[in-house]
Amino acid sequence: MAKKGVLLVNLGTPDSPATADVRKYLDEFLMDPRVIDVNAALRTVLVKGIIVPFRAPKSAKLYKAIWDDQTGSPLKHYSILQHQALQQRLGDEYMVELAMRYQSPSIESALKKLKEALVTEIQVIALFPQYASASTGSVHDKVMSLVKDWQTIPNISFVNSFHDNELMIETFVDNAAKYQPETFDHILFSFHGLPQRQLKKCDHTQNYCLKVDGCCNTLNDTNKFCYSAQSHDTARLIANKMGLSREQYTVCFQSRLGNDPWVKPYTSEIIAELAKEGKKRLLVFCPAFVADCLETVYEVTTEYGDEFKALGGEHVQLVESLNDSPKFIDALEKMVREN
Ligand SMILES: C=CC1=C(C)c2cc3[nH]c(cc4nc(cc5[nH]c(cc1n2)c(C)c5CCC(=O)O)C(CCC(=O)O)=C4C)c(C)c3C=C
Ligand SMILES: [Fe+2]
Ligand SMILES: [Fe+2]
Repeated sequence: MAKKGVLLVNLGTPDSPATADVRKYLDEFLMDPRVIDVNAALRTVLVKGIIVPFRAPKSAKLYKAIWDDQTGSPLKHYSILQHQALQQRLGDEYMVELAMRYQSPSIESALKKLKEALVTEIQVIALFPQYASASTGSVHDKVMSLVKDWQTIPNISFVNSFHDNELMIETFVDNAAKYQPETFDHILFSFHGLPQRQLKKCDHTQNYCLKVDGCCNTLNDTNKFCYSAQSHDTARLIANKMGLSREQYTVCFQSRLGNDPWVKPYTSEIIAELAKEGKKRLLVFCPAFVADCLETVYEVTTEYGDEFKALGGEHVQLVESLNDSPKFIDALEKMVREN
């Protein structure tokens, strides 16, 4: 019997932590017009002439620090576990394929397998809880550009975002429980950053985002696709489930690139402020990621941990990502079955 297809797509990671592989990865990633969203000539000069040559050797050192001898990149390792667990849950009725937006396995090769199996439909799940053109949008763009040339195009559906998915929220809360959140001085929800320019582009009114005070603090009909507003919503849902008051947590954004303004407040500035206020122990959630990766394992634990300690703080504790926790696999299974 023909199966239903599911395509899970995460961002991607270098094939190895060698500088040449990191260069290849950064080159493909940053030449994506949805990521560095300037005109093609300027993007080429910036990416190939400046960012990649300088960043690749530095990033390679960071990747070496998080690379596991047996399992390699955490992002890929957990993506593979998520793929296997979801396939097992969904059984023979479904064919689940895993792809990475950049590097391997490619979206092209995963779609080819689904096409050859003559699946009756394809559900595309970009593994980013909050929608951004640079992440989810780019995955959808790539899938559409490949499928448009097929003779027979099956039913295709896209999950735009799942920032408020109840089982996902519960998984983050469960993961935090073992650290006894009440023993920390403050809780951070640190999301991946995004250039402010890209937030404004998503505002179809051009009158709301970053123009109205506290534009992202509530999710409404105008900002329902805004990455920052969805991030605030995810944080609020986790905080409410944990019974936190508004003063006990801060939403912030990490990993800036370049000199343009990115979504604020920046995690590094918040960490410095908290250290100045005498806070000693921070518990950090990274709810923009479904799998631990460079941005969580290295940036939060090592970089922000060192920064905080240098300013008088004592400990930064990362709450691990969703990874292959059974409840997150429940969330994915429910998403597929109820679509
Ligand atoms: C959560 C979704 C992500 C968005 C949105 C996003 C936007 C974005 N990222 C960069 C630049 C870099 N990101 C890097 C790593 C990285 N980014 C995400 C996710 C999102 N990025 C993940 C999951 C990872 C980790 C990958 C891994 O292998 O572990 C990097 C590479 C690392 C480094 O060199 O520091 C860069 C560069 C931009 C410019 C951008 C939006 C415009
Ligand atoms: Fe990124
Ligand atoms: Fe906004």
